[in-house]
Amino acid sequence: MPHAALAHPPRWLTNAQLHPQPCAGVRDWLFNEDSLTRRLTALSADGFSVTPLQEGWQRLRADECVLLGVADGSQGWVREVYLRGHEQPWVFARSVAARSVLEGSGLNLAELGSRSLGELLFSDRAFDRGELQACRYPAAWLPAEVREERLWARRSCFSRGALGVLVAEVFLPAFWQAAGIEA
Ligand SMILES: C=C(O[C@@H]1C=C(C(=O)O)C=C[C@H]1O)C(=O)O
Repeated sequence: MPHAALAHPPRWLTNAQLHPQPCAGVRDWLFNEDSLTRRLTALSADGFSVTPLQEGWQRLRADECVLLGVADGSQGWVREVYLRGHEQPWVFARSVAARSVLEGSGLNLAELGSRSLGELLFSDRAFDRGELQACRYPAAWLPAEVREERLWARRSCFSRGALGVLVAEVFLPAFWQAAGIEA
């Protein structure tokens, strides 16, 4: 989804920077470092699936370029998916990596399809996960059918040498309902 130029780009904050703190249930899902795929698989009693929405080379957003350490306006591979529980979209996820380091890295995100990126990132012990950050996600960056203001999102960067894969996950209202948490 081409990025909408925002008047106020999101402020991504660490757990320690987040004030006021959200409730314990929300904080656990925002900052737990286990694979979200594994946790959603458990929560859905194996009713988990991944639906690619759009993938391809795009101009990365300013906050993505800053985190990945590439020049503003750099090209990168963008993968946007729904993580579903019992076919319901529970999480909108956007994963990006800069073209300059992805090409030649041996990591082929285009081949993933409906397999979880997490299975790849957590199975390859060469990837290190950076610190998790959270924000209220800009509604303009969401697909129209799930667009809402102030949805909780988190992001972290999985690094392997010079390669960084920035994964952002936006928790949708249907997820909080399934988890029994008032977000
Ligand atoms: C990083 C993970 O991979 C998940 C899978 C994704 C995908 O397939 O595009 C995107 C976001 C992640 O939640 C994980 O499971 O923790």
